[in-house]
Amino acid sequence: MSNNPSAAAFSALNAHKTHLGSTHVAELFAHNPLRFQHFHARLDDLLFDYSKQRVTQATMPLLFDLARAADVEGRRKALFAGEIVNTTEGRAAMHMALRNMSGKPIMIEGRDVMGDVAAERDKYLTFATKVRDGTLRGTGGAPFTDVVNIGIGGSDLGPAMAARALSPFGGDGPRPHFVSNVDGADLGDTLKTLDPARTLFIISSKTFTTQETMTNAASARAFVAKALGEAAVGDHFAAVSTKLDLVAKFGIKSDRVFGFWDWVGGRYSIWSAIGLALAISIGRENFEAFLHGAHDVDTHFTDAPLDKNIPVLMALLGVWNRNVWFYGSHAVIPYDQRMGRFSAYLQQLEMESNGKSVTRAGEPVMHATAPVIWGEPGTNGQHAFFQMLHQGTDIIPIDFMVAAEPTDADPHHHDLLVANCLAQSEAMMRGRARDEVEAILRKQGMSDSEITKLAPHKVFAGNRPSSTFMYRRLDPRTLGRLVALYEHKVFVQSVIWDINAFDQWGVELGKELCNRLAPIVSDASQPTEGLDASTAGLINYRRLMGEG
Ligand SMILES: O=P(O)(O)OC[C@H]1O[C@](O)(CO)[C@@H](O)[C@@H]1O
Repeated sequence: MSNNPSAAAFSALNAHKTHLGSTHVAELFAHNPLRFQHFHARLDDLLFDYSKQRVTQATMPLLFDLARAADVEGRRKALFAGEIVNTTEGRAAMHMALRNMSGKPIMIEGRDVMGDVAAERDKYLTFATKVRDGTLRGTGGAPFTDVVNIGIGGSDLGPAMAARALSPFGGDGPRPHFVSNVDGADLGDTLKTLDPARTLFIISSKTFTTQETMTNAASARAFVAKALGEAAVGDHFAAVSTKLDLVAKFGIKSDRVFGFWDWVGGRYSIWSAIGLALAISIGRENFEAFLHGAHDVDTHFTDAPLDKNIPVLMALLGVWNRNVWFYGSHAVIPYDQRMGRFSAYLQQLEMESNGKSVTRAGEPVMHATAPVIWGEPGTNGQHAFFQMLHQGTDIIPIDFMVAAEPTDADPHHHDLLVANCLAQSEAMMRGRARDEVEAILRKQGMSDSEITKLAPHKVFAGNRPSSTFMYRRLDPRTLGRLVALYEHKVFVQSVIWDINAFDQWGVELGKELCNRLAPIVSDASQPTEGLDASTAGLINYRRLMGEG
């Protein structure tokens, strides 16, 4: 008998799955007219409908038992109390302090951090306002028309995703750009479009050592120095980091350096000064509304009972799909073109946090952890990969999301967008059975032999699970809520899987090997002996091409 406290809860879920067998969700809807009422939760205008998941009223209590067995509530308390939940790095994970708008203290290691948080926030938001209103200008006196954030991972994806999602809220502020890849094409293509005299660069890096960011920062610095002179660098650069000593060495003026703290993980840092490019893009008030949205979710997460707690429900449904039904991937499909980077953002949030194989104690995990997260906005995805979602051999749970009203787009287009979103989730759930297909084909005048040939291709099994988020419109507050919901979902899943969601050792080996290979790659006289045959073969092949 296992001494894992969750084992009994998992066994009960597996037995329940057997009992459910091939029960079709469409039948559950047919038998229960209140199914929508039973399986949705709300946070003000934000609705989370999970009635199209493969669950019954018997499933949810078993999932709540699992949450209790894993001590989700106790671990949530420890998280919010600023305990060292990131044990391998000896840190708290207190990004919630950055959006704590309650006026209440938040203690980390025995100290209220709210004074420091508010002071730093005021510093970078004041800077953002001065860039937006033209008080701060470039060396030659021109206002900044363009702001380039140079960062990668958590120092890029959050502000890049949100600046795009919230672009209608920017007014006539400077245009935001995001450069992340060490591929020189990323910086090069961006610089081609910019006037150095009107461009502000923000170097965003928690550690201020990340190869990609430091390489791009040095090239951007050279670009400014070449165009405007070395003395101009100070006026055209700002930085965000926890390593203020390293920033000082780079030569950025101290009043343009914005800090944050070790207890903010990179992929949870959008709420800190890492959001500076976003704040410049959408303005102080909108940025604060974004923080308020996330704070609403923190309060909801700590206060709402498990059965009404949206991040808990998201997490438990994810565990049900991942560990009981064995679905290995999870699609996120926002019906919002401006949410085009949302799934990329969630890839880091979910997969860097929960893509782990050992428990907090370093033992092999008992269950599969993070699924593959991916997605594209609807309706585009419908004309690309939805074929596979509807009729492929793998079942892929989906999160749909859509605003009730457009932010600024044509209402007729928006009606069609909403109709598409609802139609897709309905089709995934209902499917179309063989007899229905045959009846349709017969009505179209097909012969029996034609029907026999074509019908199998037109059958949809349905029973493909999805949840749908609907909110009034995609504004800063809504986006803040959505991001924070996923953050807490990830935390709850990490508790159930008993893994540390806040470290990322899996990114280190590649970085280390790259540092070893970089001199061999760039200097053809360096020997390739000692490398594995494939790596050596590829380096030598490239060298040959260089000669040819
Ligand atoms: O902000 P930094 O220190 O440059 O790190 C960037 C990213 O690199 C990682 O450490 C690993 O890829 C991420 O966790 C982080 O968000």
